[in-house]
Amino acid sequence: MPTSASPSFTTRKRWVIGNWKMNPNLAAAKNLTQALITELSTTPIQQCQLAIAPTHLHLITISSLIQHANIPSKIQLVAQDVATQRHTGAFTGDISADLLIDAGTEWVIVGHSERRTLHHEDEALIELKLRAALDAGLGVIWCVGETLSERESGQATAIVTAQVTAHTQLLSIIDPQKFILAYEPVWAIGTGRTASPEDAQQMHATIRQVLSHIRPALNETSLLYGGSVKSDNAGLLAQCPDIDGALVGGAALDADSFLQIAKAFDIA
Ligand SMILES: O=C(CO)COP(=O)(O)O
Repeated sequence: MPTSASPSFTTRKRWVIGNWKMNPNLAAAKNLTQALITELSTTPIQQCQLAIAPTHLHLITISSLIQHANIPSKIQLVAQDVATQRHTGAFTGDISADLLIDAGTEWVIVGHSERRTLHHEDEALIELKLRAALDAGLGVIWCVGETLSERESGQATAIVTAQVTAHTQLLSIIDPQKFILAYEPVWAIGTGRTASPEDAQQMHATIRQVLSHIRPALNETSLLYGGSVKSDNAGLLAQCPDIDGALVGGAALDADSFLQIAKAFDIA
């Protein structure tokens, strides 16, 4: 069992969050949501909060399905991106945090490696997005992670620490209830190559120490692992003391595999 940076008792929440990326069309997104609701109405997940992140276009429809679902614990709704500008205005193509809230969204993913790489989002832009989201009242699922060359050259810890400490000022005032951090090594995303439970645990323990050092209240931050999480590797990840859940891409597109991952994390 990997070593822990955590106290033996914790109030940290467990989360399993499906990032659907630019995948299901509207019919498939509705079917996937309905399949989750149907399964959860008979087999509830109790210790682990579930959330899904459809494309912006589908948020209102999926929000309505979730709101009307008769299940013990509501599935929370996550957006995949947010504008740096909080309010309405002349920002063609952008979607503000206020508009996301209007559509029923409670959380937003910020700093995902696909945004960092494909859209050249740097720490300054990520900070603007984090602040815009938090100012509006959204929670943030903030992603960090190193590339393969950074890991192979022994820089993984330094890179991830730098990604977190770039926002020390914000972290010193952030509402811990509105903050989830996801460690997603870039080389593990969509590759089928997941980090070993030992490596993932070690990085999570480091992140927890960095956060606690910035502010003791952040010791209770939920830290999620992301990167090729599947039903067959979730069990071992869930046993790591500093891994509080998973941010799931490909395996979240199938209701059964997503719920199997959720069940692996559905432990007290
Ligand atoms: O990027 C991810 C979640 O945000 C992980 O994607 P995969 O689970 O497909 O590797």
